[in-house]
Amino acid sequence: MATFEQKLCTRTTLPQRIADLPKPVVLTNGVFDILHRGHVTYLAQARELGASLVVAVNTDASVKRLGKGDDRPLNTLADRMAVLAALESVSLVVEFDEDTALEVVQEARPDIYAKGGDYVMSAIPEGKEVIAYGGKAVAIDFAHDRSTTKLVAKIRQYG
Ligand SMILES: Nc1ncnc2c1ncn2[C@@H]1O[C@H](COP(=O)(O)OP(=O)(O)OP(=O)(O)O)[C@@H](O)[C@H]1O
Ligand SMILES: O=P(O)(O)O[C@@H]1O[C@H]([C@H](O)CO)[C@@H](O)[C@H](O)[C@@H]1O
Repeated sequence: MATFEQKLCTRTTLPQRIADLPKPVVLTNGVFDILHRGHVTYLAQARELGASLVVAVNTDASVKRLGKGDDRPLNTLADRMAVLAALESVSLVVEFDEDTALEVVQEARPDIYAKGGDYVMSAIPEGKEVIAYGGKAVAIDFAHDRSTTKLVAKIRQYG
């Protein structure tokens, strides 16, 4: 097993694994189906908001309920988590099967919660929760106009 896979974490061990991380801890969540320059730039920026970055990843069943498309996710949860774990900016990777990462935020109680600029923190359950307990919720503006959906369309057009 590659060393980076030691960053893979279960929900039950998440609180203890987080307790062992350098503080402040940043948490984000997402699907991260086909990783692109927007994702890795945003994850590096999220990591720079604190001293550690935890990424919560939607299970395949959770993605199906998000309505991104019947063909999504293209990459399995295991593959999406491994690719994220390989990033230098990422400290821990955990899965979640719920519709939102609210419960993960409640279990992890990160000091900082981050999403890309396509979200408004006061409008999403995770952001509201972190703000309610006195943490910071940060929406990071896109530095690169990329999306998995656009990449999939491009591949299908030239495939
Ligand atoms: N171009 C981008 N720049 C910065 N952050 C991004 C960008 N695209 C997505 N993000 C952020 O990355 C996280 C994962 O998003 P997601 O996996 O939905 O990416 P996506 O490329 O938009 O996928 P899809 O096209 O399937 O919706 C979210 O927090 C989102 O805000
Ligand atoms: O990769 P996405 O689509 O940006 O990630 C989603 O984020 C949602 C957000 O946290 C608002 O709740 C979340 O609900 C959803 O489960 C995906 O993680």
